[in-house]
Amino acid sequence: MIELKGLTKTYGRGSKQTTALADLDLKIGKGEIFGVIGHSGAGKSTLIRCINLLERPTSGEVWVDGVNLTGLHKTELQKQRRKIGMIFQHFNLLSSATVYDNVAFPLKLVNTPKAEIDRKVKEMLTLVGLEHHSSKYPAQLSGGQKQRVGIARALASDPSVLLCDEATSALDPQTTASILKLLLDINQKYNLTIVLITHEMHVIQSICDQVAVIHQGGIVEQGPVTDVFLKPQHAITRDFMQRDHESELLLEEAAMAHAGGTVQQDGRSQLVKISFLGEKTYEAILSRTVRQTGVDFAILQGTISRIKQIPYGQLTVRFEGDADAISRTVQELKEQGLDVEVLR
Ligand SMILES: Nc1ncnc2c1ncn2[C@@H]1O[C@H](COP(=O)(O)OP(=O)(O)OP(=O)(O)O)[C@@H](O)[C@H]1O
Repeated sequence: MIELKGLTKTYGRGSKQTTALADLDLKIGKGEIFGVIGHSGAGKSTLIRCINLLERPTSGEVWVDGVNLTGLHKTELQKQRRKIGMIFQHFNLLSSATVYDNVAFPLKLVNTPKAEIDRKVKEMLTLVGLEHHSSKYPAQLSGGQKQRVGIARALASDPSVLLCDEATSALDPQTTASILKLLLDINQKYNLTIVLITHEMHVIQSICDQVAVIHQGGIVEQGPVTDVFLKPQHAITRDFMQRDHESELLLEEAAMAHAGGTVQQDGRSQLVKISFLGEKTYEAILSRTVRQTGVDFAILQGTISRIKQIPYGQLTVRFEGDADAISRTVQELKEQGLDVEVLR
């Protein structure tokens, strides 16, 4: 539904030239919540602004709903752009207009009949929970409420795509959670495709189906969030996953402290990372398995959380026991559908 083909964007000229996007390809499916994560300067804003041609790519094509936007003339492009809503980090509301008029603005621009505007604005304000704030001005609203106005305005034209440019970066954690929940509800209610850019992994974890990691203007890793989250391949992705450096250090300490490493060499101790996904998170697979194989284990690190609505767990444990029994344990856990990575 969205396809970027060989997208390149350079700013400036000569020695001052910066390549923000370098021959980037990306496909985003209908109804997906697709997150793009990257560090500052990676090219996220340029990428999202190229999808509605707020930024003109230097070369490459942008396809949305089967239409090559890069090949369109101005009036036709304006028409196609109405299918693509956008919300911004700093909301971009008209400060001199009421909440109602902010949401009505894109509809007035295309001469929508007054009664239709009224119906649509009321519907959108109810959707975002601001039906009782329609005569207020942006300055009288909290950050979360301002973003809700932004969402209502973006959805007023019935778009098929919503672009979110760091939409929660200016908000506190609780407000961020409520805006993300609203985006998820909207995605499910209207089957709206949502593309969001962020530098925060927890945003991706909360609502995205798919994620792409952008670095120096290119995609370095991409896939379902469950895959990328549990088994990050690229160093940049792993960097985003290192949520807790302190616990990594503790893990290192715990591994080192165990008999100075000598037990490891004769195969009586092994450090493994076990990942559980979905219903398996709640099953007693580990305890059942070690009871059968006679292996002991110490838990060195653990997380249980959710990726979107899917529960997952990740445990780092040290198995102790006979070398054969340990390898049988690892094998058995894999056969039970767990992901087991032998660390050392
Ligand atoms: N208008 C511009 N003129 C010149 N260079 C630009 C312009 N906009 C972006 N760049 C450069 O392009 C590169 C990518 O910038 P971009 O804003 O897309 O990255 P980003 O990942 O969104 O970063 P941030 O998270 O800091 O917003 C950077 O090197 C940036 O300095």
